[in-house]
Amino acid sequence: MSTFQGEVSTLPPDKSISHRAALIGALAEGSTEISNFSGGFDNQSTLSVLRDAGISVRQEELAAGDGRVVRRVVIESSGLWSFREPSAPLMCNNSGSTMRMMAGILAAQPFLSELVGDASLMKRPMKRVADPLRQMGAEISLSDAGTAPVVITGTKELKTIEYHLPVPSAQVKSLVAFAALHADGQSKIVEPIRSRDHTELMLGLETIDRPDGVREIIIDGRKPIAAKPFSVPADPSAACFMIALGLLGERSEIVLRNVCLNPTRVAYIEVLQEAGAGLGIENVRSEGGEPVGDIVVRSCSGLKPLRISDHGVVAGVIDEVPMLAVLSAFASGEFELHNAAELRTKESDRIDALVVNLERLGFECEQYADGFVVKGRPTVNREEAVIECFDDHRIAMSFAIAAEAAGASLRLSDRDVAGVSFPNFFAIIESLRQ
Ligand SMILES: O=C(O)C1=C[C@@H](OP(=O)(O)O)[C@@H](O)[C@H](O)C1
Ligand SMILES: C=C(OP(=O)(O)O)C(=O)O
Repeated sequence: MSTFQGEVSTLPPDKSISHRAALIGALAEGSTEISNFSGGFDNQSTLSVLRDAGISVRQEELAAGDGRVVRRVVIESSGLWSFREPSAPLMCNNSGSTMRMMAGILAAQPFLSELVGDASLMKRPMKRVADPLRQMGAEISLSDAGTAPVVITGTKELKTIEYHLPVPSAQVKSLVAFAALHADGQSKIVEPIRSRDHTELMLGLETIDRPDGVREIIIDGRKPIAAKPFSVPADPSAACFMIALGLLGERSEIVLRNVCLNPTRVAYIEVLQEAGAGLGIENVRSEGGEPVGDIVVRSCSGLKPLRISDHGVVAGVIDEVPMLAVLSAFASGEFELHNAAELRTKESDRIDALVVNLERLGFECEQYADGFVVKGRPTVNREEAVIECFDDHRIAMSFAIAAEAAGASLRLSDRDVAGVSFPNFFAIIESLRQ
């Protein structure tokens, strides 16, 4: 067991907010300044796609007073229809958010465009993108398997929509909202299960919480969006890895500064606290419409096994499941997940990726369509196991944390994939090691 102690002010800027700040900047009239933009590969893909679609994007690295390097991005646009027909397919690399949210914008542009990605992204479902955009009047073609390339014949005459989200997905919600901003009239999105709400907050959209728990989001189309500055807080999904490091480590105490504490992003903190984790939240304040604060984590010896099945909780912890599963397995020998078939549609089939790798480490698992269970660890694998990362940053980082903290001996098939959302992941671990 290793010990990890110290303060972290260099967690990556939030991936979801960075994507949206850039996309909203491209839709706004004027100059949008984004401070603390993420250097993660996924967010850089959004910038390069915007550039390739005719938007002016400048990015510079500035030295912050405390030794950090902060990215400042400036986007210039003349509003909703500032995009230009790209001369080649737009490469979204590993980023599902980039592909899906850009599709919503491109559906409203009067030209032909094509979105492509790396091997992992080309396997992910895009019918959920095509369905609402076809209803709005755009022509969308996909592969026979319902995957990218997403070929879009956009139209300036998109129709308004009332769209009931068939899956709890903030990407689908956002792409419909971005398209609806261009339609002539009012659109409505109906969201039975809550997903992250950064798009609504950043665009200042009207939301109605019905007594039955369903949320409606109202979008008035063809209203000019005024450019405004954005400042991006640290990514709570990245913080989750360092929290697991602190919980699993011996005599560890880590303070994570300026983390986004939006309630739609930090359900995992509640899940961990209910299981007995020593986690504190301090200095909570509001920055740019998002709650932000510091998280204090201390080693925890008696963490109870995590069992996650409620649909709302699953949606709230969707990106943290890999870390929660590995943490629970290492801390208690057990874990259980249901109602989480969505996890099979991420950068990898995360249910399979977790089970394959946990089994390599000697855990006994059983997977089913919408989840899996870890039943114990009858044979602790003391040989050097190789973790297969499946092109998936969260799989790589989850197992890297468990190995560091629990002293397990394992190698990752691909360390660099962490850079998709967390380029300084290994550097932060080193800075905390005692
Ligand atoms: O909107 C977003 O920024 C995201 C939404 C989630 O995807 P889904 O919308 O597919 O659930 C999440 O998994 C992804 O990491 C980021
Ligand atoms: C699912 C994720 O991202 P995306 O869908 O943007 O590739 C993720 O970061 O876990």
